[in-house]
Amino acid sequence: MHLSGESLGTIRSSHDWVAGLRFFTPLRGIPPGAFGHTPRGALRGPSAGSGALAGATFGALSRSLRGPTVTRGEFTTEPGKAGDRPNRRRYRSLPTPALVVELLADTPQRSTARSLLRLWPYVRPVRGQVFLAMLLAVVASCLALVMPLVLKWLVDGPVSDGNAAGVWLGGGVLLLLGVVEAGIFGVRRWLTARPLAAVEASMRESLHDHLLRLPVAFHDRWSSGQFVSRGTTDLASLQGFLAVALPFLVVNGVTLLVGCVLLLAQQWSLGLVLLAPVVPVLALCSFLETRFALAARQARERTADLTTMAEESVLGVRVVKSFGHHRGLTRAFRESARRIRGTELAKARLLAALSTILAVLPDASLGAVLVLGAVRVADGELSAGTLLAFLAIALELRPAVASTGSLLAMSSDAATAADRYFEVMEQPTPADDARAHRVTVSAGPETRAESEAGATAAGATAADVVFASVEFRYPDAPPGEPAVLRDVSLRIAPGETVALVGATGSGKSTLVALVPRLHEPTGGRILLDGTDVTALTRAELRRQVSVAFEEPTLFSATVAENVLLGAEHADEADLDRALDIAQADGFVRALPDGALTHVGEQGMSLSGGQRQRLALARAIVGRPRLLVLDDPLSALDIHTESLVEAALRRVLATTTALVVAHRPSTVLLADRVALLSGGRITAVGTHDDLLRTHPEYASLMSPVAADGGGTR
Ligand SMILES: Nc1ncnc2c1ncn2[C@@H]1O[C@H](COP(=O)(O)OP(=O)(O)OP(=O)(O)O)[C@@H](O)[C@H]1O
Repeated sequence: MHLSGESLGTIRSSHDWVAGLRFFTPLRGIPPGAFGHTPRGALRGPSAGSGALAGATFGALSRSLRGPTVTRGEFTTEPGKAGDRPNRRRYRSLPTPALVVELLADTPQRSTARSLLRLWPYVRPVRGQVFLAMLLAVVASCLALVMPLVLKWLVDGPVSDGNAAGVWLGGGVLLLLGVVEAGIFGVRRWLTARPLAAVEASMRESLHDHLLRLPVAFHDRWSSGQFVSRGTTDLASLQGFLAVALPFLVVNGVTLLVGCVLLLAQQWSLGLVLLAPVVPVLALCSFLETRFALAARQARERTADLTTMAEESVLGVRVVKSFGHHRGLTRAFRESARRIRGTELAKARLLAALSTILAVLPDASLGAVLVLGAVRVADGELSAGTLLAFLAIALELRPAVASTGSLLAMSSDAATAADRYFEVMEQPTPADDARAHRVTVSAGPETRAESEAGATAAGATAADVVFASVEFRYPDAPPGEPAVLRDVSLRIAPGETVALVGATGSGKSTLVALVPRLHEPTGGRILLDGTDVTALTRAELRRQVSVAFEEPTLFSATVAENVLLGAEHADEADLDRALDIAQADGFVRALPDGALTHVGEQGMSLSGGQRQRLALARAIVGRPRLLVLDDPLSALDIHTESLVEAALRRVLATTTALVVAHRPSTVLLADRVALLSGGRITAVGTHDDLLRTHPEYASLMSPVAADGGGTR
């Protein structure tokens, strides 16, 4: 298969957004298309949420793919662009054959027709054009069947009578029929091209939209290659089915039916001889089609695995090169490619058997008809014109029979693609429209006092956050393993900044990820101003909470677009303010197009520290009521870090914040520190108090521990 540059652009875009899911999944809520895609040279606000940008970008790319850019042939990739650099996506474990077996076992056994019928909701809007195109194709095929009858009239009439005018008339009618048939086929193609491309584009957009809505836990389990192959090759296969296999199966069916009636009407005994192989052919086709469907499914899963492997190799090329791991990866890739070749060969063998059956048995019966017909013409029982017409009709039907093998194979492939597509589409997305209900939480006198103080200091804008006996266990955690978080209770008063400190792997990132609902707590509740966050719609939550993750994910967009993802109504002044606080204004100004410079795939044209500052700017640009920062300054040098911290203090004074911190300098941004240990908050206090009273905290904050004790 050849993928055009545009197709690959779509794949890259898809990678970007899927890779950045942790950033924007919980913050979705703006319908795709709402984002004013900022053109170069014209920054405009308001802008919309990241999901909208994802939808708009992907939608545009998807629409640009409506043309027939995916064709059969070899798989090529366009040369890397300047500025494209490997990204630092988290490694997923390589897919195993066991996964393939599991997927195959999980696939519900549906007939090809039932699988393909599921496409109806997408085809429905263009059903008029599709049915009209099919009707035209049927008419064109029937016209082709009329030609032998004109031929019969020509041979038995004007030719045998020596009527020159009749011969000219017959020839003219045949020519006219041929031209009309060709014209109708041309119109049919023109009629279907646009609506079917729209079907593919809308399916691709729906898939992408659904992927962004699926919970992060789902993305943790599925490899990216599965999504890429479902969004590209599977959809191309479905488009091929709708554009070619479906109309021609219908046309062939009608042609064969009409042809059989004509054959039986011409000469029923010869007709029966010709139709004798129908039953065994149908039985053999059904048998082979079932096997082909299984091989098609296996081929698709293996191709998806290969895509994941190729993606990981390319994204991790620095590690591969640094560790000289390319031989090992090449071996694994070769093995995976060999498995695909095996499956493709199995498919080819089945298709060859199908095609042979569909060619040999009908040809054998045609040969028998020819001999029997010739004998009957010689005996004077049959006119030469009738035999000629009979054979001409039979030969007209031959391509319809012969092509049915490939069309069935295409349909089987498309049914597999449809199953794989709906496998993702049927994954439930978290309910988002829960009615917010207020939950009253009793706060102790001390926290209430703090709360009032915070409200005074920060005004009405800062949020009140409570973690109430929060428990969390990852869905794929082995049974019996203790939950990552157990009975975590903490209150952050409005305007207060709390630093979350704990050893590596203690669950800090997991805890902060629960706030924007990347994961749902398996026990307890998180309350925002007394309301359980699970009762807030994601759009509401997005308006109030902003997050900067440890891994600063940027998208293939401009600096401005990346930063403005963090706010619906932010304008240029907000952008400047956010860049200024994050100490990003200097380097952004130095970029070729300033804030309108494209940062490349996953922002890899920037340094780690620059990406981190843009991620911080994105978190603060919308002036959130609750700011969640997961070790946001880890990639900065000491000088830049202190400048960012000084500016950040101004922001923290007006908002509630939860900051994961590994270094004393970051901890000092906070009013209080919470120590996370063994899945629980084991101590809360000021930095100085905890240093004095809590040995574990003191050890975590000491340079010795940072060097050798497993903490930073
Ligand atoms: N997606 C996941 N599925 C299963 N387990 C996970 C997943 N993500 C993290 N974990 C496990 O949860 C635990 C807590 O991880 P987490 O990333 O929250 O720690 P952390 O305190 O933020 O670590 P660090 O300071 O190194 O960033 C770890 O044992 C980790 O292996």
